[in-house]
Amino acid sequence: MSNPTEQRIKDVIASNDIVLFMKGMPAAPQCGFSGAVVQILSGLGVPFAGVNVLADPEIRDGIKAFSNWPTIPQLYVKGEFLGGCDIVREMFKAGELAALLNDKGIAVAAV
Ligand SMILES: N[C@@H](CCC(=O)N[C@@H](CS)C(=O)NCC(=O)O)C(=O)O
Ligand code: FES
Repeated sequence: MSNPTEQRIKDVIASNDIVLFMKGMPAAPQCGFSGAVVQILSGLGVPFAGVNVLADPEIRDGIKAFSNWPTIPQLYVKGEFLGGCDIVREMFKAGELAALLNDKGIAVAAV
């Protein structure tokens, strides 16, 4: 895949340390799976860019192909695809998400 949609995906991932491809915006998620990841990131106190795939069908399809992952939400940290809601939840519970963010130089709020 090398097309304008892929380029837009690459640009947003390159321009933001944390990007959440989600349904709705962070202030108003439109699906519980996306909302759960927003809650986790907000709880960790890290800034992130939310990309609303419901507003952009090309990104909704394109991000699935780009990540080779069939569902939304999708979380990227410093260009690395972490996974969807289940993976993020498990990593958070295990303390692995905070550790990964710290490893990548992203300060996490004390919990
Ligand atoms: N188990 C998934 C839950 C997410 C999920 O099932 N997403 C569905 C419903 S929101 C999805 O993206 N379907 C394809 C689509 O709506 O484009 C995860 O860990 O992220
Ligand atoms: S929009 Fe229905 S499960 Fe996400």
